[in-house]
This record gives sequence, C-alpha cells and structure tokens, in this order.
Amino acid sequence: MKLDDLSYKYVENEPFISGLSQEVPEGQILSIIGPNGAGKSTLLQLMSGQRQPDSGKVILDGQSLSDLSLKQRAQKIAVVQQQNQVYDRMTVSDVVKTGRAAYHSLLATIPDSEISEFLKTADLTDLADKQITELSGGQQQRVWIAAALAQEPDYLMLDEPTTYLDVHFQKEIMDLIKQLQREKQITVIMVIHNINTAFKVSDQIWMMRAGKLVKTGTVSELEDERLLSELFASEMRIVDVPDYGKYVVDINR
Ligand SMILES: Nc1ncnc2c1ncn2[C@@H]1O[C@H](COP(=O)(O)OP(=O)(O)OP(=O)(O)O)[C@@H](O)[C@H]1O
Repeated sequence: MKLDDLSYKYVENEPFISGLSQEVPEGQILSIIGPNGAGKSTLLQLMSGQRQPDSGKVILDGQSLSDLSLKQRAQKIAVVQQQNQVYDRMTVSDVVKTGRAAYHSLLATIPDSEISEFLKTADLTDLADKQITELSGGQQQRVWIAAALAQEPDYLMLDEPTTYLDVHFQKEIMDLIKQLQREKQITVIMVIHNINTAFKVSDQIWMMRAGKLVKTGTVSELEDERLLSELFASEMRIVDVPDYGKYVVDINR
C-alpha cells in the first residue's frame, strides 16, 4: 500500500492533512502514535477507505482504493473500530459471519463451517452460540477481530484496539494480533496511545502530529528521548526495566 499525495480537510480552506506520501511497510506491524488530535484516526480512515481524500490516492496492488467496490475493498482491508456497535440477539457466530459478507450475497446462507477456523483462531469456539452482549469487553474485542479475520484481508487495521480493556486483556489482544500477523503474514496497522505497547508489539512506527508524519522508522530508530519529548511536548525518558527492556516514562512535573 502506498499513500500518494493525500490531502484531507474537515474545515473549508483549512487542509488538515496536506500532501502526505508514504509507503506502508508490508507484512509487518505498523503503529501510528502521537498526541491527541494528531490525525491518527483520520489517517487510518483514509487508509481503510472509510474516508475519501480530497486529493491524492491510496494505492493498493497498483489500483486506487477509491476504484474498488465495497466487496473488493472488504476482501483486502478489514477494520476493527475503537467502539463497535453491539447488537442485541446477535450471537458470536452471527457477528463473525458478517465478516464473510465480502464473499457472499446473503448473510443468512453462510454455513457455520466457513467461520469455524476464525472462531478457533480467536479462541471463541466455546462461545460461538453466546449472545455478544453477554461477553466481557476483552471477549467482545476478540469477536470483532475474528470477524475482521473472516474477511481474509491483506491488511488488518485497528483503531485503539485495547482502549477499554484492563492490562490482562490488553496483553491478550496484543498477543493475538502478533500471532495473527505471524501466522497469516498480513500487514497490521494500528493506532495506539500507549507508547510502550506500540514499541513492544510493532516493527515500524509512524509518529504523527498536527496532520503530518513527523518521523517514520523501526522501533529502535524511534526509541529516542528527544524525538518522543518533541512529539508529545512533554519530557520523556527511556529507562531500562529488568526482564522487560526499554520503557518510556513521562517525567513531566
Ligand atoms: N468529524 C470531524 N469533524 C471535524 N473535525 C474533526 C472530525 N474528526 C476529527 N476532527 C479533528 O481532526 C483532528 C484529528 O482528529 P483525529 O481523531 O484523527 O486525531 P487522533 O490523533 O486520532 O486523536 P486522538 O488521539 O484524540 O484519538 C482533530 O483536531 C479533530 O478535532
């Protein structure tokens, strides 16, 4: 995937993203980090086709994303939103089947056998017939990830996948994402607030501020106190934690 001269505005005559070009590292985990309002979600939505750029293109396999039909797009890109609408009376299986809609004309005729693999990967087999509203936040997040996987995408995009989860479930979801990336060789693109989580799980990082990519590179290239302090306008230090490694702390007084 390539971002070619993307521009996007929320307010007339005030471009928020302007002339942004960047190559997406394929088959890796990429995290977009930056302060509130930096444009991380906006950029992810442009990359997933949920938002159309005012000018420029997102190029996928030589084609502009905007030239693909909804179904073609859904076979290439799956998105896990920050907040998902939870429908009463939908079982885990029903939700995961929605991910197969990219390959069928009718949801009602999708066989259970088609989703068993995705339920298994997300460790949901035993919960398949439960109502989604009966599940914990962490379990629900696994259901959305399974539905995204059922699209068999090349790109899995997640906006803050662990926001409402406690530390235990945060780790569980991140481990699942890492496992999926390894097993399926997909490209994972995430917006993550927690810098340490981003550094721990990612191969590549994009640092974003005020609608611009201020720095891109590997985790080791961007684990830099000065860069982080500038990005977040706050004094950041990197400390060494035994049995963990580098850990970023904010020492703002
Ligand atoms: N629907 C909208 N209408 C108008 N302005 C918007 C809209 N959505 C976002 N913005 C503005 O665009 C800018 C970028 O927002 P975006 O949500 O992409 O940032 P973000 O980096 O994801 O932020 P956060 O970390 O707070 O989630 C912000 O200034 C925001 O106020």
